[in-house]
Amino acid sequence: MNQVPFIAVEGPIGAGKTTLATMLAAELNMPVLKEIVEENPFLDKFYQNIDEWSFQLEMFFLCNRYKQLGDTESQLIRQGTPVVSDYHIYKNLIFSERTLKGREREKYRQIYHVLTDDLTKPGVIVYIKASLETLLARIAKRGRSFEQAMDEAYLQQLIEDYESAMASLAVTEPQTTIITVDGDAMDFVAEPQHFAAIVAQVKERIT
Ligand SMILES: Nc1ncnc2c1ncn2[C@@H]1O[C@H](COP(=O)(O)OP(=O)(O)OP(=O)(O)O)[C@@H](O)[C@H]1O
Ligand SMILES: Nc1nc(=O)c2ncn([C@H]3C[C@H](O)[C@@H](CO)O3)c2[nH]1
Repeated sequence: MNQVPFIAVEGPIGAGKTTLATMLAAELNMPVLKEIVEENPFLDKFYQNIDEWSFQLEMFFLCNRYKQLGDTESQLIRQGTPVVSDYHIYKNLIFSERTLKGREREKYRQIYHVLTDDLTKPGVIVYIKASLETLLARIAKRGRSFEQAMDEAYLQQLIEDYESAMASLAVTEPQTTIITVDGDAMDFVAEPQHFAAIVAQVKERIT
């Protein structure tokens, strides 16, 4: 992996990425990089009409993440500071391949590669996989109003898209370690030993 540890927590919507990334950062004494959600002007509209708003939303996420990761690279990673992030830039492709169509999808793909190919990527991905039932329960518990009308088929599709994406990353980027956490069976919030097991796996890859 990279000399300076860079860990991304990934998984479908509501899997617990921000929760686990925050816990890992505290445990490993690293800064945490979090996605900004509340200031996103398109999410609300997107969930009401995906076809109408997907290009604006995907571009917004891409530009924000590009800026945030560029700053992280220059201000932290290149200065020798390890980082835990609650996302990996690759999620832009996972979502956009599902939400965009035709020429917009093709244009987005090109822009994605231009912006991100030379970014420093995480050496470790902690991938939280979870069932539709678990994700729906967590999304309901968190209670963001714009997510409550989310189509179950969209979420189920994303679960499958994440599975394929992680399997293909394992082949195309064998230098990246993927640690898979069973989010249905492992409750890292309520069970300290479950969290400790995840920490042990991460430590093994970064030391
Ligand atoms: N292991 C867990 N057990 C129970 N509740 C959890 C667990 N992990 C997260 N939660 C709760 O589930 C909700 C979603 O968690 P969180 O916001 O961390 O998910 P996320 O993957 O970052 O979501 P998003 O994809 O929207 O960014 C929160 O209310 C959080 O407190
Ligand atoms: N379409 C789309 N593309 C993305 O890159 C993306 N990243 C996150 N999200 C959605 C999931 C949560 O509702 C909310 C917070 O993660 O934003 C996304 N939606």
